[in-house]
Amino acid sequence: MKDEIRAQLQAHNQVMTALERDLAPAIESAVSLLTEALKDGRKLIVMGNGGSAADAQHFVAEIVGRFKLERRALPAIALSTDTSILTAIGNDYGFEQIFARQVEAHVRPGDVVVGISTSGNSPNVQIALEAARRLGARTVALLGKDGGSIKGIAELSLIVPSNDTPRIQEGHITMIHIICDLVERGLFL
Ligand SMILES: O=C(CO)[C@@H](O)[C@H](O)[C@H](O)[C@H](O)COP(=O)(O)O
Ligand SMILES: [Zn+2]
Repeated sequence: MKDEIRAQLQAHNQVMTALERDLAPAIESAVSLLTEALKDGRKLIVMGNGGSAADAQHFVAEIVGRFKLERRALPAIALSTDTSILTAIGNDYGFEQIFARQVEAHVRPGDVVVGISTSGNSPNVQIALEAARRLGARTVALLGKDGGSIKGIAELSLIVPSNDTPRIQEGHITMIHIICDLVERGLFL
């Protein structure tokens, strides 16, 4: 069992090394995009399924609450938190519409919409990013594997180079923490 544990930790470290080698420019673009939008009074909207729903909520909590600095609250919404909305839209329009309908409700031009999907193939995230673009939002996708069908839909795609969903999620939350840190420092230091 120890060998398996070590193998998984090594796989995690390989993902971190690949992020350091290849993803810094894309992370910097995401930081600039979000910093400028929040400076202009726009908001952040984040969505994903399963573990990525948790990541979406984690991201939004850092922005609305705080990351490390004492500063004013910033506007951000996770689309996975309201069970009444999720069950009503899912029941009446279908699971694929659960995020797109909320995007339609909340997104204004210049807002930043982030979709998180390890496969890059979740239809509800894809349809919502397409709706966000139509509404004039800036769109970012946190993806894995080959980027799936969502790659190319968002204006900026950050693809974790792994085929293993948990390792991809670990890459996503690492990038989210870096983005929160640099956005906060960019706005308030
Ligand atoms: O957390 C995990 C696996 O680590 C799961 O809950 C996982 O997020 C779910 O299977 C999701 O439905 C996968 O969706 P996606 O990342 O491919 O968009
Ligand atoms: Zn998980």
